Amino acid sequence: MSELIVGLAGNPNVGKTTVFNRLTGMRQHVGNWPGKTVERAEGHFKHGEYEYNLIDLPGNYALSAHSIEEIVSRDFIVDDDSDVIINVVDAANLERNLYLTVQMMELGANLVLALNMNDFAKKKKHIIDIDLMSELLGFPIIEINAKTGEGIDELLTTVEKQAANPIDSSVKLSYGNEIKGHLREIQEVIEKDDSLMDVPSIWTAVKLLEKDSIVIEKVQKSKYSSEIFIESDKVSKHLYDVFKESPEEVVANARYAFIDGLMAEAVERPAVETETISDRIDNIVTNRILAIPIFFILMFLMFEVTYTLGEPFENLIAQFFTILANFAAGFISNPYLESFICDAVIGGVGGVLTFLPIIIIIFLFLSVLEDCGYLARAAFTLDIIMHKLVGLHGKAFIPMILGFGCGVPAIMATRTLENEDDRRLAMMLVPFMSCTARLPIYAVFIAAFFTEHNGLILLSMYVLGILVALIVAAILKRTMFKGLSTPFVMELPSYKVPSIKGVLLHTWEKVKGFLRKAGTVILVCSMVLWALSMFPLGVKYASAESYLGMIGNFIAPIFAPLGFGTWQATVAIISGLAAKEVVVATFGTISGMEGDENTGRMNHVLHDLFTPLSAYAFMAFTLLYVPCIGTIGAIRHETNGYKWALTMCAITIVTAYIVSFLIYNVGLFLGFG
Ligand SMILES: Nc1nc2c(ncn2[C@@H]2O[C@H](COP(=O)(O)OP(=O)(O)OP(=O)(O)O)[C@@H](O)[C@H]2O)c(=O)[nH]1
Ligand SMILES: [Mg+2]
Repeated sequence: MSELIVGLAGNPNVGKTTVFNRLTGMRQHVGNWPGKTVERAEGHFKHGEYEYNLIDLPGNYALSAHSIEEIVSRDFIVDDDSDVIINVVDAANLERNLYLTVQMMELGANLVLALNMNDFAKKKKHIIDIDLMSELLGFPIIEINAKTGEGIDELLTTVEKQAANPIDSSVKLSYGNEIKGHLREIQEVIEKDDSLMDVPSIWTAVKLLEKDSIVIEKVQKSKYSSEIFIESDKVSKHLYDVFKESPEEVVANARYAFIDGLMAEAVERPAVETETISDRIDNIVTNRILAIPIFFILMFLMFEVTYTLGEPFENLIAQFFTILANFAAGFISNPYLESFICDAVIGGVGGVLTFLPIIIIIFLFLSVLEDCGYLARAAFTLDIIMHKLVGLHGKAFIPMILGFGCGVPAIMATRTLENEDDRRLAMMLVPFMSCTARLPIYAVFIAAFFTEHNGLILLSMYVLGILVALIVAAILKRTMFKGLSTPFVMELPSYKVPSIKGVLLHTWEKVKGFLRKAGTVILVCSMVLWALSMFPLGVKYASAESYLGMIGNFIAPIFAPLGFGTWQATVAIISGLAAKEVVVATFGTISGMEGDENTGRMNHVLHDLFTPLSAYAFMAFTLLYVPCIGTIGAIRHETNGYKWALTMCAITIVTAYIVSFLIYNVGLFLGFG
């Protein structure tokens, strides 16, 4: 068996990961918005006599040195010994997609083009002459449908042929005589140095004109460096004199000219583009006036439906745990063991698991919204109003909206932001978005205090998170991150009917994560909390005299101005640092399970500790304060250090304190106490 190393490259949201998952049987994240894959994923499979090592690369529009993902992709093409690069292309947006193809040709990549999304191209009445185009480009083009698997087998056979006879795809590139001649002048000096010839000289020449920092650094090491720089400076100056444009623009225009020529030869398009259903829906959904109300109505409906559907199941699970606790209590004679099983395990972990149904339903909703393409529009919608106000890029909202699911992938998704400052700013904001781990907290408090307006109160938490994030962004943008954002036009993916399998898979992955947490972090925390509530020996379980009570009482005065200066609330907040669900597990452990029905018992305890107003302030605090360890770790990892992780912790704590203080005190003033 021979081994083949194959990379999947292309623009964002063209179906690369769909192809990858189909071939490898893996379950990398597929979704309908640009920029899902931020790290390369690797998978293995066999086809015929070949053993494939397939690498799913992040989506790119270009191969510049501006953003991490672009560097990841081009390093792969340059450094790794890949045999073939499959360039997945959206047939309905061929022109834009080919811009990347052309840059891979500059790199001389051994390419096979996989023409995907043909269903959309057909709807737009684009007719592509595949044979002609393949001849013009100099490498094979295969029509595929990543979703159904059509053409995939042919794609693989072609890849195998191409691996046996690799080509230098830079050969067929032509940038017009003027530019070609000048590039040639630079190329000749470059070609003197063998150490620079691991990539085609045209790539190095073009990148020098584009002032690519990484290529410049590499050339500096060459013994011909001064000669090369003199030549490229000379050409840059000359191009400017001739075209009155910067060399970067000249190069970009040359690429587009090549693509235009290609399109004119090989693609037939209607004179007036037909308006697709997607366009028609967008006219309404992203309409200046309607967009925001539609966004909130959709969110509100989502929460209402979640509650209505989830509640009966929630009660069932709660009853199950009560029966289980009573059953266990009847069996176990040792009072300590009984308390451990009933209070720590069933009270703590069971208390959190009760909310599994609403978590599943919310995840289902989010997955559908994501896969159909609405989530990307929601980001766009918020962009319309906030760009000027906050000075933050529309693209930054995608990670933020992802934060509704979980902070960790949301932090990873900030990689799509080109400007480092924008990226760090987005990382500071993601923790304010209400992730699903906060849901059990809201659920418990809403059940205890706000049953009449459950959907509305829940919506208000999400909106509070967004509002606070925007205000904090506006402040940070004027103090810490003064740099200008790079302008960027956000492109919208076309609407797609989400596949049931995809949605179920997404939901299951997330639910699995939640269950895993219940069995690990939440269980361990519940056990520690139980032990601290039990000892020193002889005190009443979970009383102020227990160790837990003593620790809580020591810190509680800090929270008194926010309306919840009790030791129980304090301990819940501290233990919530491990995972936000643990806040609920804490109340569960403290209130125990014996006797009363689960939620009833917890309600009782909560009513002793909170008023509706202080409960709301507490919910706001748990929404906004330091996110879980996982998110802090993700920021540390993404920024290579503790500085930004700690900055984020400081920002979130201060913000949470101020906001909760305002809610409680303004509330008191208005007579809500
Ligand atoms: N209609 C249609 N949809 C497709 C086709 N191929 C993929 N999709 C859908 O397109 C969306 C994007 O697919 P992904 O595989 O995540 O795209 P990607 O290229 O990996 O995107 P990034 O990771 O963001 O770069 C998903 O909703 C897929 O289900 C196709 O041929 N036709
Ligand atoms: Mg992908």
